[in-house]
Amino acid sequence: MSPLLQLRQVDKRYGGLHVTRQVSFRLDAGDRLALIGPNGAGKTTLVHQISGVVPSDSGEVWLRGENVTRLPQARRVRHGLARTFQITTLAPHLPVQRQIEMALFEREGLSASAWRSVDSYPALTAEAQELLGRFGLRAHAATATEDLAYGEQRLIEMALAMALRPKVLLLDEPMAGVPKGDGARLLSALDALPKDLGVLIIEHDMDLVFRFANRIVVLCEGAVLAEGSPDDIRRDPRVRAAYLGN
Ligand SMILES: Nc1ncnc2c1ncn2[C@@H]1O[C@H](COP(=O)(O)OP(=O)(O)OP(=O)(O)O)[C@@H](O)[C@H]1O
Repeated sequence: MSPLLQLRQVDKRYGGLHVTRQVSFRLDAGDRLALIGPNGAGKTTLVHQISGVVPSDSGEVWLRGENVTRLPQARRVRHGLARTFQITTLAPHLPVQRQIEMALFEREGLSASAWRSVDSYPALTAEAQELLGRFGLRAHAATATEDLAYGEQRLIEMALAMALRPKVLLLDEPMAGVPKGDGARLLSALDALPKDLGVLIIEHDMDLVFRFANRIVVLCEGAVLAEGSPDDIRRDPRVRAAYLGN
């Protein structure tokens, strides 16, 4: 079976800076793949290359058997790829449920003007409420996003990505800036993601990485330093020297 996502020798330079170097790996249905590495290793750039925010200089990105290397972001989303962003990009004044409904409208190709009569699409309203429930946000349906705690805003980002019904979900540092006390809710949301979804996560919180991932790719100076199971990676002397420490 073809992988859900496959990178083949993907490369990116910014001027003289070689940011990602011949990166190859695959992601299959049900995978929980963590991309880890020191600051500036190229992790976010690589996720941008996968999602189409940044074009690759060379190499290929394949999504569910199709070469999407030259396709724009929106086409990749339609092909089953969704992502959350490291920086919260939510419309702050909108009530939470409206945000989700907006994402559902976009997925269904409904126009912005139709959105004014959002209440005449009961199936989408019901789906939005189901998503809110799944992420433990139902009590906040009518709350403006800006009034929620940061950890809850990260949950909305995840719900928005899942509203697109992706096959592959890219999570860019879901724990960044989340106070320790709110971490448990995010962890259980991660655990509750559909089992057959392929998840690629960038995360600096190693407790989360080693608890969540079934495979880990270590990026160092733009290149893959190591790839393997969490146990392989924990024991790998090169990874310990470059990133994990002793
Ligand atoms: N648009 C850009 N123009 C020039 N250089 C860039 C650009 N984006 C990233 N870089 C550089 O590329 C390198 C890799 O950055 P990137 O953000 O991908 O690393 P990262 O592994 O995600 O780091 P962190 O863990 O700190 O988020 C860095 O040296 C960064 O300064």
